[in-house]
Amino acid sequence: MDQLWEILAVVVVALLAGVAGVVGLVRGRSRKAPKVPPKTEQTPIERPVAKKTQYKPSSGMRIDTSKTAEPAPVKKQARKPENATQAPTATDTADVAEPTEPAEAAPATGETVDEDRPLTEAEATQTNPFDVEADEEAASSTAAETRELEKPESARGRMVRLRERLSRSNTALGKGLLGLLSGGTLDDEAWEDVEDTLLRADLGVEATTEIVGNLKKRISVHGATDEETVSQWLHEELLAQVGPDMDRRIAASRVGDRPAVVLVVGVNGTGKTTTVGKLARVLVAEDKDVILGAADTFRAAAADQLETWGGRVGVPTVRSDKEGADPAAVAFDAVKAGQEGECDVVLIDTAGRLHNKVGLMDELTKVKRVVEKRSPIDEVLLVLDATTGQNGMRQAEVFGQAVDVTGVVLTKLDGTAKGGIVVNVQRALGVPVKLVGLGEGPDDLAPFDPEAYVNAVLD
Ligand SMILES: Nc1nc2c(ncn2[C@@H]2O[C@H](COP(=O)(O)OP(=O)(O)OP(=O)(O)O)[C@@H](O)[C@H]2O)c(=O)[nH]1
Repeated sequence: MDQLWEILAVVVVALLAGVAGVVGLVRGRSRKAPKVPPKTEQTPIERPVAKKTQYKPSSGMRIDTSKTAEPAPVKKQARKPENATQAPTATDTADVAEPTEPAEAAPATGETVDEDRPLTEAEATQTNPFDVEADEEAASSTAAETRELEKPESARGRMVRLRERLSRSNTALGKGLLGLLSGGTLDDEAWEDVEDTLLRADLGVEATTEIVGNLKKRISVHGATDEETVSQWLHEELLAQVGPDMDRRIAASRVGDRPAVVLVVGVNGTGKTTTVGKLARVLVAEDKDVILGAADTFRAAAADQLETWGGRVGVPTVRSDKEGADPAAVAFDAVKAGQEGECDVVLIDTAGRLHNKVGLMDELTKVKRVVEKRSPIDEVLLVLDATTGQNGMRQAEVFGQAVDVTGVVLTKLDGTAKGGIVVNVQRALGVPVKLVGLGEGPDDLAPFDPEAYVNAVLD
């Protein structure tokens, strides 16, 4: 019995020891494994960041703040043809007194024109898409209160001022030639130098060869090489190359009972939009009623730029607010507005840059065809940058093939000694240089005057 109690006591003690051991083990574990991880250096938490938009407003971009929740006040249309049945185009939706039938065929500004269909009767007589009178009324009560219109310089005055600028950039040509020609004996080397000087001034090979040939002949016949005589001969030869008898008038007066239509073309950056703006000023100075068409819908800011030019001298601009709108439709609407507003001249700015050259030429020919459904085009002015040399000559040829260029505007002649391009481009295209750009100022565009030009170059 005593033995049995001893065995029982040993078992109980062993059990108690086991339980105590298990409890100790559990406690120990829980101390060793903390629930919160030890604070090490914290890794930054990556949050998905909203991707920033790449939108950057261009410097010429205009934010239209005129849109309100209220319907726009309805303006009375000033001159509405009695038989007008078409809805107004996009340019004049705020100008309509009462709703009209929706247009079926009218090319709203910015909408694509199906140029292959003939004009409907309604289209030919449709409502004025750009109400010049209403616009003038509005302008006089708002803009004119705060801003006075500028008075552009007359064409006569600017020629005198700009002659000096042309002379400054081209003196090297005149001085160089005179120096060479009146320097005594003219051997082959000296004649080569004369040729090089003329070629460097971008006169082109043909004109250079002719000038040199004629001068050689004169010198051998008369034997004179004094500066005064040579200067006179050079003047005559250059003038003959420039073509003093070419018709350099701009078609900017009404033709019968319609305005003249002028299309302005050229590659981007040559100064097209600027030229349209400057030309509008020249014409305003001559008391012409001008309207502008912003058919450069490829570059968003071009229409704003043109509108600003026009606004400064009180000339309205027909434009589309849709980027990439159909330029032919805008041009068509501008001509229609010019006709209905009884303007003297419609000036249409076109795009100079497209995805490729073929696209640009196709677009231009389309603009031309669509405009011609409404009115003949009286003038196609090609704007060329005088500083681009042979590149400009190639552009002239490409444009010449696509549209019937009737005149050239040579811009940036103030910044180049390559005044000879006047001769070169006239030969290549067979049309006269009609205007020259001689600076960035608003009145730095002048009619091209061959005599003044040659004087400036040889002064
Ligand atoms: N020095 C000088 N700069 C000129 C003359 N004509 C234009 N420019 C400048 O040339 C730049 C381009 O003129 P734009 O009228 O915008 O050229 P654009 O051909 O309409 O160009 P896109 O609209 O891009 O097709 C502007 O900075 C003008 O001020 C000029 O006769 N002399």
